[in-house]
Amino acid sequence: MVNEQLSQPAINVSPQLAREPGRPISRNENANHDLSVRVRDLNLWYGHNQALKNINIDIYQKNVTALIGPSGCGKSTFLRCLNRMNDLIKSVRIEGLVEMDGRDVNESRMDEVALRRRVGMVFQKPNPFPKSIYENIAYAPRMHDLVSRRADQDELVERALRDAGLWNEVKDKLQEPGTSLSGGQQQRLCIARAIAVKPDVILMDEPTSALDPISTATIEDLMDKLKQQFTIVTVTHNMQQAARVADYTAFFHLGELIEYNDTRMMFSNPHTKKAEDYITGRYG
Ligand SMILES: Nc1ncnc2c1ncn2[C@@H]1O[C@H](COP(=O)(O)OP(=O)(O)OP(=O)(O)O)[C@@H](O)[C@H]1O
Repeated sequence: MVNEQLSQPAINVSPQLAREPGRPISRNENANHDLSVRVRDLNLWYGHNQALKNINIDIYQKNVTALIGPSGCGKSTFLRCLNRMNDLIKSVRIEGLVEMDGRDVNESRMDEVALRRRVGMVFQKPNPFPKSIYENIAYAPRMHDLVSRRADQDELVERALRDAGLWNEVKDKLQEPGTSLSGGQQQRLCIARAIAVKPDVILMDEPTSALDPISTATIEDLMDKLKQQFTIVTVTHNMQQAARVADYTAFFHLGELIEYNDTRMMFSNPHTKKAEDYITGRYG
């Protein structure tokens, strides 16, 4: 069950933690607190428009971290800082630190292709390649030299599709186009494609907003399973979804990170008026 953790009481509210930049106000002592991504004093401009203002956040391994906040507050921009997708936008200027494994992802020697292998991404609209179901999974691992023998490749495809909860639905039609699947299946295919290269982090930008409630529930259950292997950072406009799937929740407003907290605390006892107003639907 995805919301099992919400019924567990072990929360440590530490005034000291609250004062340390980047740390959540409250920590769930049952959660893993090994660092995955450390962000310090991150600022981003699109031309003259500053979209991210002095962001500090520690993202923990093998947890789900949800980014919430009103439209235009910088959630997707922040997500794209983690795999340098903003580099593709000409007007962007970035200052500050985004550190993984002790290395700044923005340093010029960082290989972007290798970074994007380590940090996979799933988008709002499922976007399978115009290839077979099998090739959607096998292509990237081959490109990254993760598999050479055909048997290894078959095994990897099966593993990724099983982990994405799709194997039983597609095992008899692996050579059919990925685009022939339903929307929810296509999104799980995209998740299988992302995990096939064994990333550390999976970024999800509103992964269920184009899906029906049943497909949404399937993806939420999947996120809960996948966090045993991967760190997940997800953008969502759906408060119930954040409450169901996320261990930690970060509330953004007008480019600032206003509150970062254990999800149960964020939804039961937000520390800032802005987060409370947003969560209770008073604006946003
Ligand atoms: N490619 C871009 N070029 C210029 N400005 C951009 C670009 N992408 C986003 N912005 C601006 O940056 C700010 C943050 O946008 P962003 O898409 O990150 O917000 P968001 O919180 O993800 O919004 P939404 O919930 O509506 O998706 C907005 O003012 C937006 O107009």
